[in-house]
Formats: sequence, C-alpha cells, structure tokens
Amino acid sequence: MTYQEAIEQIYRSTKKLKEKGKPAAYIPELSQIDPSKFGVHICPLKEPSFGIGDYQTRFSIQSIAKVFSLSLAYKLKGEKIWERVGVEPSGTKFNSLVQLESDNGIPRNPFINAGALVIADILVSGLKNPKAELLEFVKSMSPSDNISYSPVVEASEKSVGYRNVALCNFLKSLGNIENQPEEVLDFYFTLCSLETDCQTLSSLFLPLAYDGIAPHSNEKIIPNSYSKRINAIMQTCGFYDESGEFAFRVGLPGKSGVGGGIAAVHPDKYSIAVWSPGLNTKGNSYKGMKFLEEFTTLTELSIF
Ligand SMILES: NC(=O)CC[C@H](N)C(=O)O
Repeated sequence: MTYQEAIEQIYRSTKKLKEKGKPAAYIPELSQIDPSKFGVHICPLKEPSFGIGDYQTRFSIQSIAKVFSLSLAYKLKGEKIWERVGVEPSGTKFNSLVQLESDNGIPRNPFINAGALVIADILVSGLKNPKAELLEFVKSMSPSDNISYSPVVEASEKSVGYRNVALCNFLKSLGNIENQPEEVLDFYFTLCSLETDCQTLSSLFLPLAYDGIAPHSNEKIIPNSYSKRINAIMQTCGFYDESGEFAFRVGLPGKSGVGGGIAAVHPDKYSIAVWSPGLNTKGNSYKGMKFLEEFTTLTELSIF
C-alpha cells in the first residue's frame, strides 16, 4: 500500500468519527475555528508529497513552533542551553506552574510553556531582531514561504495570557530569565501565533527526518546530533502529559499545538502534518492522534 492509499483510506474513516474533541476555549480566537476542518499532508523523502482535505488551509500552529525556537536556540548556543532547561517529560499540563518551585526554576523540558519561555529568553538575548530572525530561520527549512505571524491570534492570546505571564515572572524570580518578562512574553506570544497549512508544516519538519538537512536546498539547518536530540525530546515530551500515550499508540517523534495541529517525523522516511482543531482533554488534536495511530499501524511504519 502506498502512502497515498493509506492516507486516503484513513482520512475517510477518521473524518466520519462523530467524536472530534473541542477547539481550545482559553484563547478566544482559536475557539472560533470550525471543528470540522481536517487536513493531512505528507512529505516522504524519496516519493512525491501528498495532501488531502483542508491541507492548504492555514491554521495557528501554536506550540508546534516551539520546535523551531528550540532548534534556533540550540544552533546559537549549543549544549549550554541544557544548563537552563531539562530534557525530562514533565507529566504535567503544558502550562503547569507546580514543578517550577521544587525544580528551582529549571523547567523539565523545552516544550512545556515554562521551558519554551526560557528558550524565548535565550533568543531574545542572543538575536538582534528575534522575531524576524526566527521567521527567516523557519523559512530556510522549506521551499514554501507560506508561513507568517498572526497579529490577531497574538493579540487574542495576550488578552488572556495570565498563566504565561505568571510563569515568566516566576521564572524571573527564580533567576532563569535574563530579560524583562514583558519582552520575553512578547516574543513568546508572537512565536505561538505562527500560521501555516499542513503542506508547508510537513515540509518544515523534513530536515528533522533528514539529519538536519533541508532537502530542497541541501542546506544543513542544524547538526545531525541536534536533529536526533530534538527528535528524542519530541518523542518523550512532545505531547505533554500524553507523550507516553502518543509514543505507545503512534510511535513517532512529534509535536502538537492547541490549534489542533500535529507534526511528526519518521527519520529517513517522511514528515507528516495533520490538522483537526478539536482537542482531547490533554490539549492534543483528537482526530490528529487517531489519524496518526491508524497511519503507523496500517503502513507498519513507526520508529519501533
Ligand atoms: N499547547 C499549546 O499549543 C500552548 C500554546 C499557547 N500559546 C499557550 O501558551 O498556552
């Protein structure tokens, strides 16, 4: 069975499922999204890419962008970043505050909000123009430049961002934020507002399936060892307190966002992006998880 045949078959059966989860309610702009949207796009390394459904509709990628900010911070500062953020699954919700105090302000990993705020701080310190440079870095990964920040989503999240404000101030008080919290939060909310479609998103993850190289340009985006380590962190921490479940059911390194997107990679084989805005209770796309579970089962192509 080809990738295309598998995707067509699973898309049809997953689309029919009555249960589809609920769009994120805590960010006003995201709560408006039509929950019946559903798109999938795959970029195999050695075969033509393929998309189905709403794969060319743009959506808010939210926390999936944390893979890009981590990649850039890692490239910029190397192994030093691990002095300020860990690589252990947190077992808590993405925006949890509880572990930070006992962990002395060192977030468990770069994908929970606390860890992503520390990574944001590293980029704010290390780059002249962090927002523009991050976007330029992201665009270098793909032949498509169909990705941009959404000022509307950013403003919407800022209007209710009390928890992230609390997290950033808490981190500052514990000595793990160098800049003013307002500046770090501004960069963080802009990062989370990145918008693209499944077609571009899957291509943006292809370097992580190809030893850190962007196949369209042959450019080394990040060293091979960084690419492997980022995949390891996606595998263990990419789905918050559902990371074990995702490894168990899907078996691919991946990252989700509360916009309902999931990007995942099979090293040396493919990258794939799925979008369905309805979330399960852990904040991960309900149909996105179902789709990927069926996909790796039918194709027998998980990393395990
Ligand atoms: N899991 C997510 O996608 C969360 C990202 C969102 N911008 C937040 O900080 O709450």
